[in-house]
Amino acid sequence: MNTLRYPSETIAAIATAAGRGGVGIVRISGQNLAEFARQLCGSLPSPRMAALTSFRAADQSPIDSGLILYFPAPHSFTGEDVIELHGHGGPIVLNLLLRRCLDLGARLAEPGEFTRRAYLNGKIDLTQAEAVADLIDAASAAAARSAARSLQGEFSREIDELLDALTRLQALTEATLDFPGEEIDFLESANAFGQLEELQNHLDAVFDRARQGRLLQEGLHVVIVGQPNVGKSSLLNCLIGDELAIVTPIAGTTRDIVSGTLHIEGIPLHIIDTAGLRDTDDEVERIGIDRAWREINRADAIILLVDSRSGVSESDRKILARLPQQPAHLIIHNKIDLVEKDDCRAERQENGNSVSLFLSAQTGEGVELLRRELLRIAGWHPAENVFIARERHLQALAQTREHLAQACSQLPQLELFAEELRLAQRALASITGAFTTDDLLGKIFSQFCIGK
Ligand SMILES: Nc1nc2c(c(=O)[nH]1)N(C=O)[C@@H](CNc1ccc(C(=O)N[C@@H](CCC(=O)O)C(=O)O)cc1)CN2
Ligand SMILES: Nc1nc2c(ncn2[C@@H]2O[C@H](COP(=O)(O)OP(=O)(O)OP(=O)(O)O)[C@@H](O)[C@H]2O)c(=O)[nH]1
Ligand SMILES: [Mg+2]
Repeated sequence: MNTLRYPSETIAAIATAAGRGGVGIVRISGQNLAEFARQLCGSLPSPRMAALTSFRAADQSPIDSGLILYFPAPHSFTGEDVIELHGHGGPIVLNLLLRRCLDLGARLAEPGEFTRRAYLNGKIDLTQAEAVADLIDAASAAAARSAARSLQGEFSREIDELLDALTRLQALTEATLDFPGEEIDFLESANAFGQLEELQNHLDAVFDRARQGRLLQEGLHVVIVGQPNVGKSSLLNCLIGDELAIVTPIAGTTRDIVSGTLHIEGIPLHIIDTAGLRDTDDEVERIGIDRAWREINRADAIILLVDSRSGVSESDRKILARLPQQPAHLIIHNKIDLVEKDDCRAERQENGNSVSLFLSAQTGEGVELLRRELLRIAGWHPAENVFIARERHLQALAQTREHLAQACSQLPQLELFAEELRLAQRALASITGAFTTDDLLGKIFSQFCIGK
């Protein structure tokens, strides 16, 4: 891995977004590019110097006049020879340019293939490749900033530092294994335990930053459940600020799942409205209720909505009893505009795994508190140094943490201690790309857009 893999097929794709734009780019990476340039416009320009030229069809008729850029290997995005054709940004003209490249022998690039080659040629590591996709997909400025931080290698550097520390500890352990009988003294004199503790603290800090990054990228799935007519759809509409779901005084209005996304401090909150939960003979409504339970079981947070006029009723308790223990529950008392001010318009209440809040989806009173509460549940704390991360990274960090904890508990059995350190190292290294399977690479790069 991470060695230049020549010869590789020449690939081409439109690198700019579909549709009309001022300028559009066709990118070619691979070999034999001098011949491509000769056929397309006469000759290769000087390396990394934009040259104005005329792109020509096979019969020499002009396709477009534009700029050509040549990046000789290995100093290019992919690490291979790269040519960029900067034409006018119309879909027909760009497709003509692309077709011409394919006729000259290039193959259409698969989604993510340019970035995949950059990774395979050691230009970027796996977290940086993922950051490229995350930067393009970023739904908020905060997410874009943290993806840019990962792209510039900040996340990778932290992982590499952790790997260095882990390797030092491993070396120490291996050396100690050569002195049977004196293990503990040896480890103590080298402060192995201190090193391990420091490593664990550093890992925790990285985990926290990565968790914030995953939140920024993937957001929080919040499902609203409750009996019919308590105002679930009204709450969704109120949070999103749009009439997404149908609201009527008729119980059983919502059948299908309705969802929308709002951003708070850059965090995407995916709010999911569901069919009111009740026993019903109506086939359609029953299917809707099944869907509601499916959403409940994969949510990051659950809002149980109740009518403040009745409070948490017997039927609500039945729903509560069926909810999974994790994730956190919010019990929201809606329609406070319909009750006397001092009656049950209480403050936020906390009770074990659940928090109660009081609001009106109709007037909006109390909804700001709910937004804050959702951020709190998400575990978001505004920080400047977040780097983008994915579930995959968090799992690997969690595994590393687990193996380090195991390592501690194995002492003084040094062989077992060493084995746990090796497993920790493996988990950690999978983040930036050592020890990755082709399956994983396929999965990561296939999620890119074409031309990237
Ligand atoms: N026209 C154009 N704009 C683009 C890209 C591109 O491929 N083409 N990029 C595509 O994502 C991004 C920029 N990323 C790039 C990353 C590396 C290299 C590159 O040539 N690297 C060489 C030389 C480095 C240097 O000059 O310092 C290298 O790494 O060796 C180019 C673009 C965004 N803008
Ligand atoms: N006064 C008042 N009425 C509300 C409030 N929230 C919702 N309503 C009304 O309650 C009725 C039911 O609202 P919906 O949002 O459709 O309730 P739902 O929980 O989605 O109902 P189903 O989809 O049938 O399960 C509508 O007439 C809403 O206008 C509120 O905060 N105050
Ligand atoms: Mg509804």
